[in-house]
Amino acid sequence: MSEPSPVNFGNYQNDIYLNGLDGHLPPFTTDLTALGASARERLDPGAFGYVAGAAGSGATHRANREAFERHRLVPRMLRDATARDLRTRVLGTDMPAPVLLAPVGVQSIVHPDGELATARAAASLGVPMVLSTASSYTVEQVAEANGPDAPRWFQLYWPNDDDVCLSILDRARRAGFTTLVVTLDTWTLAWRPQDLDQSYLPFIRGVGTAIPFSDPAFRAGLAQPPEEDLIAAVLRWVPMFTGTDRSWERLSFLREHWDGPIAVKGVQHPDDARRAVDAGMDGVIVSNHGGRQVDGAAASLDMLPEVAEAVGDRTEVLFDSGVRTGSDVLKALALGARAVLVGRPYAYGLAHGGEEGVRHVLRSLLADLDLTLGLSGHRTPGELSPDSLRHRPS
Ligand SMILES: Cc1cc2nc3c(=O)[nH]c(=O)nc-3n(C[C@H](O)[C@H](O)[C@H](O)COP(=O)(O)O)c2cc1C
Ligand SMILES: O=C(O)C(=O)c1ccccc1
Repeated sequence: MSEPSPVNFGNYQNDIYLNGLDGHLPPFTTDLTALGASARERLDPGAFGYVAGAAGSGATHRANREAFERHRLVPRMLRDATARDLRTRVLGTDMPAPVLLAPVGVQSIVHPDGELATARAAASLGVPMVLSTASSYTVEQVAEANGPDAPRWFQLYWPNDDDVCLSILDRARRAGFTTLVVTLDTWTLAWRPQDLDQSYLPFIRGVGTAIPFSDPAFRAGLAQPPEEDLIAAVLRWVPMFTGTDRSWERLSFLREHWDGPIAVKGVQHPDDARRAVDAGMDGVIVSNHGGRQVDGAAASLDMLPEVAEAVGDRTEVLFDSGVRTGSDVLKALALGARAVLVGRPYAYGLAHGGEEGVRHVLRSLLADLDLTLGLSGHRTPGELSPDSLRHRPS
């Protein structure tokens, strides 16, 4: 069989200019740093605050962007970078570019099609989605929308009831989710003023609980099914997934019961990355949850080089928190990430236009990435290194 050829993501630029000849503009802005402002006008304040919000004073949320601003690319010239190949293999998954959709819970609060729309948009471009445990739709529904050939990973909020945990993992595996992403940094929700000030917490109303509420093992532990006693079901689920007794040793349970690759998400310190490798994890995702958990935590990008240095030759290092543009992706790759995940930008795309909105955001990001890679003098993501960057003079 011949190798599939690389996708020319930069063509989206041509498409937009050519459509302009017929009087058609892009569905909404191509500036992904401006999406939050326009999403604010489309969403009700509770939903907007939930997506845009951060922990505490927002210091870490701002630091994530500031770290990207501080690093600058140093383009190289005359290197024949006209034909690029962005294809990347991460944790056994072939992807057309080093970009995945980060797990974002309760997507139905921004658009009724929620994760189904995201799954369709992701599949149309071959970009892997990471489905959150806090999905508005079940793993089976999302898998169907995503289709038989699309790559998909499952993010686990680790239930502290082992039967429920195993049942959810089994369903995810059967539904074709190949890689497990275990989120470590959100064993309880942080102090989030935007949500607190509006008393806005979707899953307390049973939104974003489709996976546990449809789960036979979870339902078996309820006196009444969730459809009859929502409050009791919520009160059982919330403490179950904000488990309290986790330790590195217990990762062996997941290692034993998941036969595909596992990555831990929310690693910041290089010693934690080492522990993850020692626990048999195949990947670490350097992330501060988009500044939504520890206010005052280091910018995720600033921790990436240390983590890559500590474990980059023993495990695959991925990155998220603050990625908005093609050049941001390049900076994270240069500092040691194999691929990046994006969160809020596609959630805003979903708010703007469902499946089409997510597709527009992804095509914009990938076109920008492709063009900026080439204009910086590179043909493949693997060519980037710390030497591709300089610190902005202060
Ligand atoms: C609205 C929202 C919901 C999120 N839900 C989850 C979740 O269910 N599971 C998880 O591991 N991370 C969750 N995250 C964190 C993202 O996976 C990711 O780490 C973060 O959004 C990356 O930062 P960015 O938004 O700056 O790209 C969520 C983020 C947002 C904005
Ligand atoms: O809001 C979040 O950041 C998040 O991770 C989450 C946690 C639980 C349910 C939904 C989303």
